[in-house]
Amino acid sequence: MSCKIAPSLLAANFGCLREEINRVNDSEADWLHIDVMDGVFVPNISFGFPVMEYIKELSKKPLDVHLMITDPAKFINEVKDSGAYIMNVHYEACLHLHRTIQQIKECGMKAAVTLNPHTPVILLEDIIRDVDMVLIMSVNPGFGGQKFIENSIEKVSRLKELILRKNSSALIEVDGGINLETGKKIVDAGADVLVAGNSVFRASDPVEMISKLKML
Ligand SMILES: O=C(CO)[C@H](O)[C@H](O)COP(=O)(O)O
Ligand SMILES: [Fe+2]
Repeated sequence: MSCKIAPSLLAANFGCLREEINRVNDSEADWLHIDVMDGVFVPNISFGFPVMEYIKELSKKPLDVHLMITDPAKFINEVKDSGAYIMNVHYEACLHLHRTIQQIKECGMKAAVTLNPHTPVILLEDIIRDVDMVLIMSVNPGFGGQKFIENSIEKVSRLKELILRKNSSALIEVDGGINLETGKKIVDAGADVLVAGNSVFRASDPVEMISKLKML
């Protein structure tokens, strides 16, 4: 079974967002990955809900929304209204993660928890059956185009073991520095979904690159 691919719009040319989204629409991509940053949780600001409303109108792919913001629980309704299919909240940004996950699901979205590179997988032991997906950051969040952190491979293997041991149906998504080489290693370790920004949008043929990543 091939993995799912979620191109990250952060690496797109924002001057021609419609064309960039249409490229993804015409591809074998499964989801469109949307990075929201607040300049507090991460040292960068991307875009917010008005831009997401526009993306929602244009995208034919379900939106995989990665919130790099403090206290994401405050914005569950806004994220839902902006068209999210799945809402990813950072473990490090949630004081009451269990409650937040329940609220996301009650709102009708899939719920995912995201781990920074320094956050160990074992901290998910008591929530792994409640989440639809775990997003492993394979770079420090905040910027596209960074180098893949090799330790993420072992981390994905440990997460896969935890999921099997706990009888969880959570998917494993990996985000940051994914290309054909790092993507292959991470899929072999157990990843189900690959986020790819620069390797897709800076490729000479983004649609072809998505197909190649999907075949890993
Ligand atoms: O969450 C992110 C950054 O914080 C992005 O999704 C990620 O960096 C994707 O970009 P690239 O594939 O170019 O590394
Ligand atoms: Fe992301």
